[in-house]
Amino acid sequence: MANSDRPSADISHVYRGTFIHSTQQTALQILEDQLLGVDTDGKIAFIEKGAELNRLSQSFGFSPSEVTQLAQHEFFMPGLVDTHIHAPQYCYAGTALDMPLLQWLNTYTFPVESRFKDLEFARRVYTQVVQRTLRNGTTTACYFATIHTDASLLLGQIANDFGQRALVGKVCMDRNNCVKHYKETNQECQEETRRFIAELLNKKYPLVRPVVTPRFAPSCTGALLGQLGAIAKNNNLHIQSHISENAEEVKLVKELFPESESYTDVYHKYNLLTDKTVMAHGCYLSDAELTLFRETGAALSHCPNSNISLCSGVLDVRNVLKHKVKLGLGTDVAGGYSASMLDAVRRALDTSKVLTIQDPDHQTLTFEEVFRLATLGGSHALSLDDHTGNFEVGKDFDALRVNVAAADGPIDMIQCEGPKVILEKFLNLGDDRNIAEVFVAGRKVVPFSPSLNIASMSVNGTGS
Ligand SMILES: O=c1[nH]c(=O)c2nc[nH]c2[nH]1
Ligand SMILES: [Zn+2]
Repeated sequence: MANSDRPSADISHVYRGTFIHSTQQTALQILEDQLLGVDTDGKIAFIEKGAELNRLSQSFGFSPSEVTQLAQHEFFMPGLVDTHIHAPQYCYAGTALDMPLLQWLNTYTFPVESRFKDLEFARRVYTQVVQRTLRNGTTTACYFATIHTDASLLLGQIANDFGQRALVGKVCMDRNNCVKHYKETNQECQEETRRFIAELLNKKYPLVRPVVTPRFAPSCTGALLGQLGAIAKNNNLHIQSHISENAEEVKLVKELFPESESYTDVYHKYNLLTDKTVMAHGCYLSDAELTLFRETGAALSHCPNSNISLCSGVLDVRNVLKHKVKLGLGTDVAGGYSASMLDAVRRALDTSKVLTIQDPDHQTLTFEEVFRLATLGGSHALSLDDHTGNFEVGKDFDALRVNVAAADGPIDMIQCEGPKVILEKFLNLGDDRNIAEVFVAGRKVVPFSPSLNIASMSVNGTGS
């Protein structure tokens, strides 16, 4: 690139075809016959009309013959952002959905999570959950691990190896009256959280970051919540937890923290509500609590499969949006039984329709709005929207190459359809067979690279 008139970016790939994404102004923007260039740092260098090919090829120094042309039933969309998923719980996903939250935690979750002290077991489960989510188009995942520091570090390493963008949290809990061996002392929690953060940052993985993770208020003493708030503040880190998921839990928090005005106030008091906080659920938040979310810049993760599967509650997303609280979608594996964000999209639409059945004046979410929640909304909720979430120039190229007419796929294309119909069909009917390729920061991460030696990493040796 000797020509001084040229932009500085070196282009590694150029794609031509339909691009569908969201912007702040519009839930669905369909860009047909566009050229998108990815630079050698994996960032979007340009996205412009196909008719500009000659000018762009000269100005960015690529040959028109190198452009990858999408087929008729293909389009690119931004990668899906799972704002809340428990990686260890993937091993029992699809089972154990017969109890409400607090009993479910004591009966299934804590005994299973305590097994992640065993690093070989952790490696098998974590490899599978990263593979499964990537194949289903999750380019960014905000993970809870377990209380075990080394296994949590291993999750970060596996996400990095496979090229997934991830926030990874070592779970903190110094209170557990039911499964007494699955907790730490307050001092262990602090020391191990500091070690986790230092060791993960020290790895310098480009796309993997630590997130401070108090499990939820009932599992933590006030002292621990305060210490974690301080650790997050001093290191400018993300924070994740759960809030107001189930009525019995809300009542328990009132009993455990009688001095606080509300569940939200508990976290606020301990400096855990910041513009880098994401809280799962929020089904029972009052308008005053939503206002506090808005004022602090904290976000919510809507996990509709989990809310229904554990009979927890129903989040009124329309009301959350009215309060201008940042909002993304989460699978919440394994309270949610599916690791696919496409399922989260469908359950979010179903949940909104249930609210409309109960109250015909309720304004049902549109598929365009839910598409935005699953992509740009999620990146905003995780405060990663400067890097990912849509196809703006300067952001990383995190994308799915979708083929709605994939051979042996789940969608029959009866007639030629426009891109909006094709997207709607994919969101409602599609699965991983329609996701031909997945890119994170410009790197093709699906299909998996043979150099990852996937068969040896997985439980059953099949790599899937
Ligand atoms: O859905 C949930 N899954 C969990 O693991 C959990 N822990 C506290 N609260 C929780 N809710
Ligand atoms: Zn959860």
